[in-house]
Amino acid sequence: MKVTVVGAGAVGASCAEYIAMKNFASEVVLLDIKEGYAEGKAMDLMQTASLNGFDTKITGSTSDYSKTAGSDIAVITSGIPRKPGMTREELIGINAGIVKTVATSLLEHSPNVTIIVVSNPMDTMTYLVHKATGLPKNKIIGMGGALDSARFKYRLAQALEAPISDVDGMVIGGHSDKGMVPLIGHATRNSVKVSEFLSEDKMNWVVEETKVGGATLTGLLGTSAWYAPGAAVSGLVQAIACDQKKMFPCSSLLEGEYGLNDICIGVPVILGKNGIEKIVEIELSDAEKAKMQESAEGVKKTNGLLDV
Ligand SMILES: NC(=O)C1=CN([C@@H]2O[C@H](COP(=O)(O)OP(=O)(O)OC[C@H]3O[C@@H](n4cnc5c(N)ncnc54)[C@H](O)[C@@H]3O)[C@@H](O)[C@H]2O)C=CC1
Ligand SMILES: O=C([O-])CC(=O)C(=O)O
Repeated sequence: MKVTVVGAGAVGASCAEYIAMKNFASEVVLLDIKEGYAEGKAMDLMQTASLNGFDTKITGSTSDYSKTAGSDIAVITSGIPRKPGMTREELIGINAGIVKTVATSLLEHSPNVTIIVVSNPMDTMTYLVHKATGLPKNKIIGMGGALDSARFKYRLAQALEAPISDVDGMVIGGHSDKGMVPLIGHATRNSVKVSEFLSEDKMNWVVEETKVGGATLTGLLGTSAWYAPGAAVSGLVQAIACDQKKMFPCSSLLEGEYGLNDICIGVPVILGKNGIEKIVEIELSDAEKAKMQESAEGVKKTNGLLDV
């Protein structure tokens, strides 16, 4: 199993590290445009192999896509991150050009690749990869909901004063400060709805903190987060590489599901060796449906800025 990670920055390196630590891939190629940078990150990571006990071979490449040839899965993390006070949508001007070039270069050397899009604004970048590559829709996956759901569970555990392993919950919708739809009505503590334990105010706090999860970290760090993003990507890569049939909310091209068309947005999907093997349509309340609709309008507005 060969995995390429384009962009050897904070998120790309974290992805490579978590993938290697899980020891399921034979090879990870890191690629960046900064001369020597991906090679340096790869060498540093390889020097953790004997310490951390993995056999995955990590190599680096400066802009040489022939090194990525025959990749089964490629992760696109190249592009700029936001700074405090910015929205993810503001990154489109620079990141769209980068993501389009990277996706077409990947495909030239790996025609059967499955692409996981991370660069922001992620839902729009995922849509752009569809338009730019023409790959079948099961092979293009946007990572956002897996991360947002992890942040949702973190806040749920805090509010419940419970261990994270006790809680379950999912975030669908667009990966944006306003567009996320944390499904608080479906969230549980050991199969019991969290509304049995939490006041309306506490549940609202959980929802609002989840939605601004990325912005909160950007404010604290001066750039956006990388540990949880890298871990979330590694979970998606592993589900595909190991044909796990695991369910994650991912940005997926919709053709009528959830009443939406011609849009990539976060919905629950089953990930296995064929990428997105199924889009799962869950029953939403009227309020949740309205939030999903509003979220989709936001994503479509950003898609409208693309030159496709
Ligand atoms: N979808 C999600 O949940 C998340 C998305 N992100 C997004 O991921 C992206 C990367 O974030 P960071 O790693 O923190 O940024 P970073 O600045 O640390 O790394 C980005 C890397 O991309 C490289 N790059 C730029 N143009 C390139 C090209 N044409 N080809 C190859 N490499 C190129 C840069 O040299 C840099 O090393 C940002 O757009 C950020 O907003 C970050 C966290 C979570
Ligand atoms: O907040 C950002 O800009 C990066 C990101 O998508 C996240 O961490 O959720």
